[in-house]
Amino acid sequence: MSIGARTSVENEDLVIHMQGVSVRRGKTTLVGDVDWGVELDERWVVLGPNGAGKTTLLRLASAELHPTKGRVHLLGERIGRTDVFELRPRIGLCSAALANRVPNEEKVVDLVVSAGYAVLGRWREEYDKLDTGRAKELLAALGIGHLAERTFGTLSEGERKRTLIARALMTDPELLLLDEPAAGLDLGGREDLVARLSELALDPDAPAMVLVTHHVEEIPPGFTHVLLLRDGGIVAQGLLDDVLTEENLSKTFDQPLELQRSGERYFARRKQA
Ligand SMILES: Nc1ncnc2c1ncn2[C@@H]1O[C@H](COP(=O)(O)OP(=O)(O)OP(=O)(O)O)[C@@H](O)[C@H]1O
Repeated sequence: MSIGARTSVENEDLVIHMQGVSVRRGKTTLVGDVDWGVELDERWVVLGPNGAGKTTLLRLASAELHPTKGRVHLLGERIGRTDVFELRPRIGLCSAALANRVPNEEKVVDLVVSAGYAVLGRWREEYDKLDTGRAKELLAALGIGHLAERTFGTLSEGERKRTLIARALMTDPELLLLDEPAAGLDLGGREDLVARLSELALDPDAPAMVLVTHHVEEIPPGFTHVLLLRDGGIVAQGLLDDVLTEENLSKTFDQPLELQRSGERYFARRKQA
């Protein structure tokens, strides 16, 4: 039994509500028996080792995947009983899988604007001036306003990540999902992204957020909750301050870990013998 699970009846205030959710492929359980609820003003980190099931959980939360068992409600809509094409524009998603599908020649501002059409590569559409203005504002807020006219293929990894976050925010989503946004970034790039995500997390008008990561160092200040995942099951979940402990982290990564907190940031390493 995980700590702090919201197992109660359907709650319409929850942006994500999973009840007894499992995803199986053949004999393999990708995630098993998950109970999880995310409220509109919460910012969650999903933390766990490679293969723990984090991406699977995020694919459930983005209506990309149906559970094998259990119930998933997103923004009050039951998956399996709602039109996912209407639901998806209300959810902003930033993932490596999405980045890989962007054509290199796509112009940055067009990539952001086209989010409203929930398609990639349809940049020849006549976009409204208002949409283009909003896209440029979002790029500027993420510190890459000067790259609006560049093509995606010419951007650095960090610039690509920020472009995709701007794109995910373009539809003014009620839920923002970030799958390993700092993966592949150098130290400066990571720190810059963590600072931008922290600003977003602390903005009361920002959507509910879920950030998937392997590293406690990537948790932006302002994030409120954590879900620790291992082998497809929840080790613990709840308020970051209560749940992100050495004991829980060691259980999650299956080795003795030392956890330090410095201000609002976390650092971890293996315990010295
Ligand atoms: N179609 C599938 N059939 C069988 N096993 C699968 C399938 N898809 C994923 N898996 C397995 O399910 C587990 C969870 O995968 P998932 O991608 O959700 O993990 P993750 O925590 O995101 O991993 P990483 O941090 O390495 O990206 C992994 O062990 C993976 O090999």
